[in-house]
Amino acid sequence: MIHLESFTPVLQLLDSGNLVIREDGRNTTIFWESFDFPADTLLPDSKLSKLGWKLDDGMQMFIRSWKSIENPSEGEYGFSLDPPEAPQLVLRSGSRKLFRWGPFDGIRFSGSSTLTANPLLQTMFVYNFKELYFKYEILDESVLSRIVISPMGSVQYFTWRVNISREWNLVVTFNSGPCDNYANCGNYGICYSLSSCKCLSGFTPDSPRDWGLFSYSGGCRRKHELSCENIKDCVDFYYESREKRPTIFPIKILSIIFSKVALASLTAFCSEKALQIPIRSDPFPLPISPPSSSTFSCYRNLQKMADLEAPLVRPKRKKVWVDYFVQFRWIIVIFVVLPISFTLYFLTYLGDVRSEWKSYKQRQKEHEENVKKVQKRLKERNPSKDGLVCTARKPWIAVGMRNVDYKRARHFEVDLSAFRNILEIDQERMIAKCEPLVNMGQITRASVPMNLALAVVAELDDLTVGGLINGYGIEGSSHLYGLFSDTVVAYEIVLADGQVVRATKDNEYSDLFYAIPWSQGTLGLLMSAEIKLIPIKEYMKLTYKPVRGNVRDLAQAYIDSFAPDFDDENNEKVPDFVETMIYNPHEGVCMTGKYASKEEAKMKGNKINSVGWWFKPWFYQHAETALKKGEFVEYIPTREYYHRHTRCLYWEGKLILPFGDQWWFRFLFGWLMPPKVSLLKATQGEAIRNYYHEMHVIQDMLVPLYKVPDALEWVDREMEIYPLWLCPHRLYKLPCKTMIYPEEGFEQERRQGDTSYAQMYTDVGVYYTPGPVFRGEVFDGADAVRRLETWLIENHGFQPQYAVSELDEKKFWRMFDAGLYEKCRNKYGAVGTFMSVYYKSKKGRKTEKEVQEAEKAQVDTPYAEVDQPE
Ligand SMILES: NC(=O)C1=CN([C@@H]2O[C@H](COP(=O)(O)OP(=O)(O)OC[C@H]3O[C@@H](n4cnc5c(N)ncnc54)[C@H](OP(=O)(O)O)[C@@H]3O)[C@@H](O)[C@H]2O)C=CC1
Ligand SMILES: C=C(/C=C/[C@@H](C)[C@H]1CC[C@H]2C3=CC=C4C[C@@H](O)CC[C@]4(C)[C@H]3CC[C@]12C)C(C)C
Repeated sequence: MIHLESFTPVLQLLDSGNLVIREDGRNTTIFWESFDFPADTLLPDSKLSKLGWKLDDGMQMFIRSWKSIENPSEGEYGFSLDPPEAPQLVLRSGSRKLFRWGPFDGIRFSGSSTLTANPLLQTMFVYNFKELYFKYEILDESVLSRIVISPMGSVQYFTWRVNISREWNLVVTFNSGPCDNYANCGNYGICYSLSSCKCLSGFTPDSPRDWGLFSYSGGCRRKHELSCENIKDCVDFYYESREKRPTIFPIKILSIIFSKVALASLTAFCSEKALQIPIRSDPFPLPISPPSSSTFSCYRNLQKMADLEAPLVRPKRKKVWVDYFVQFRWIIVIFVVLPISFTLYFLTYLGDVRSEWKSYKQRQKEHEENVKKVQKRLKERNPSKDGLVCTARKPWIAVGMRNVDYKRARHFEVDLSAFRNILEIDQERMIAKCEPLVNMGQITRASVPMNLALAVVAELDDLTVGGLINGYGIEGSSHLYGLFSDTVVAYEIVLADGQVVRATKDNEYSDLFYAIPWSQGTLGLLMSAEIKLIPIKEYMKLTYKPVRGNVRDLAQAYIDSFAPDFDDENNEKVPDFVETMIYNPHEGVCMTGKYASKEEAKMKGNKINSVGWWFKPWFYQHAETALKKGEFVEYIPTREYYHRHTRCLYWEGKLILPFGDQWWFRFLFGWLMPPKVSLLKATQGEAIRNYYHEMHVIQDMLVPLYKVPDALEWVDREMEIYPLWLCPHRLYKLPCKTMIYPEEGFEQERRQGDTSYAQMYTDVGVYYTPGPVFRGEVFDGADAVRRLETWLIENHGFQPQYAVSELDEKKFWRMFDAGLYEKCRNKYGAVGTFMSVYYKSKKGRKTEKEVQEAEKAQVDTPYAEVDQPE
């Protein structure tokens, strides 16, 4: 209390610039200070200006705009932190709320893409018993900064770079996004963009009609009323950094944060390790930076609890003997698979060397003789007695996951095992002519020393040219060149009647040329392919960039890492190679590569990393280190880079050999790696095979680039599989509609990554044990795959057919277009000779009866019955 009779006020300008009123003669109590009234500017030093509340007297500290640029008296707009129980930054005109950033959820201001931490700017929310305020800090001392509210109501962030600009530069205007508009999506609505709101999970639009008319302000209501018996029911938490949290947020997150009682209940139901959110009752500053992944998993659980439709906890599953078999499979792998693998790799290598010793002429001569044998073999077939035709390659030798039951039922085999030579590397035409069993390891061994490579080199050494063309092939360069089959300029095919034809995009067989990819060898037998070569350099300069946020942020970071704006082809920033690995729902590493010469790589200060050496860490784990050490760049010998995922089969190797990544194993036995996929398949038996179908997922989702955020969300919700592999690929608009094709009218949308002639897609590689299986819960793999396939159909996505499919025939032909394929099957006599592509993809042992039905169906052209997409 001030005793006025003894109080002599003094107005003093302190060295700090603070104008204060204090008692004369004493230096202690300050009764008024100008820093509490920061006019229109918020400075990074919170001693100078604050946005928030003094808790003892309820005083609010805010900034207010000037009347006009020349007139510093109080203007129309105020920028403040509102109110202490649900702090969000609000811009007001008079008493009307115009924009908001928040609410603050204990971690950051939800929904703000600008008000988030970055390496230079750290935004913070400070709470102690005296004050509650927002502050920001600049971590680089050479940068001065200020946040200003302009007379027109823009909240602007300026910097002054001491040694560079010497003037104030406007860096960002915070109230630029439509989601910042106050109550844009109403209660319980999440804002994505001006024209897109979503309800929180567990909620539904209050007026579907209004929402249908893009008027979202009515918000959402609960689908089911909650009983607030326990905290689980009361807590609806939806943590998304880019999405704007609802205006009325259904929990008092702050009361939870600040209430020890609630905290105790919350802690009890979040598993011990999941809940380490910065909830403390003592005074603490909460940095607005990405929380740990364990925090998020707690949040995610909370969010799931809100969704009453989804069962929160799946029932536990009892372990059965096959679980132990899978767990201890490494014993067979170490003592049987690895030694035989190594021997086989060595023998294959000798075979390749032998092939290389032969001249191209000799190889071509042998090729022609072998083609004649194939023609003869086809002519030997008695259609009324023999089964339908497929290659004699044993199902377990092929890399794919599908059951290949058609090779276990009656069929007519054609042996193509002699077709394993590179017939020519034509440096003038920049074409490699390869037989179908040439594999990726073999082709890179031959071409890379010439500074040449196939435009798309699939990563696993054992993948074959024939399989990648007739099936599906992709690599980190596919954002430039498309899929493996898109890089082929000519096919040599033996048709059903034994005729050999050369199909190119502009000869009489152009329809066949376009129909071959994805046809799984059901139009004819591929004898050779002429494939595009590109010039390369000795090293790949690879940048590893860690990214953080929610799955949508990660997806956007991936998109931004490589995708130029529509048709911006000369964009220097487009890398030669692109790949992103998502390690958990909140962290990923985006990798971009550029070819580099050996001179560049060996320049002083550059780091060369030969990732191919047997003792080196597995590539996916090496990339993950970027999450700890931050962005880094290194040079990898190009061939080693191409095959970076071979040694650990992406990350599948971790399950097969759990200690294979330990340093002692790598040094002692790493040279025996990788186990050959074919030998793993040969030794897995029916039980492990079924286990992989039921308790594991190996699937690729090919989705339009702009749908990657949705796809990641879907996988996270339905499967909880990590790491995920993201690899972009062009999907060309061809002169005719092939089995897979871009979305109609995509060019008009002018989306990031698209061009007028190709839509950018992404392979979301989903390989690993799903979260529920790790937790010992029930998981229905077949059902999950069925839902994945349905999701793909609904989102114009595609599923490569090397994987297990649960689609029925009708749905199969909804995913893929049958038009050209059907036409070619009839035109080139494949019907009744080759199996149908659906028949090959379908799981389930084929009985003789099924085979006969399938043969009959060949004649009846099954896709004719396919109904139109709904
Ligand atoms: N990075 C990537 O792109 C990766 C791709 N994969 C997948 O692996 C598969 C490739 O495995 P791979 O073992 O090489 O191939 P496969 O032996 O599995 O062959 C795949 C399909 O192509 C057909 N085919 C192969 N050669 C010929 C030919 N000469 N003439 C006609 N048809 C032929 C096969 O027919 P048939 O059944 O009659 O033998 C089969 O339907 C790809 O389809 C791909 O989806 C896997 C990992 C990575
Ligand atoms: C499609 C891509 C990559 C896919 C790989 C991750 C998988 C391709 C084939 C997969 C496997 C085949 C057979 C197996 C035997 C089983 O007993 C264990 C699992 C596995 C080794 C399995 C592992 C994953 C694959 C190698 C591209 C596009 C990235």
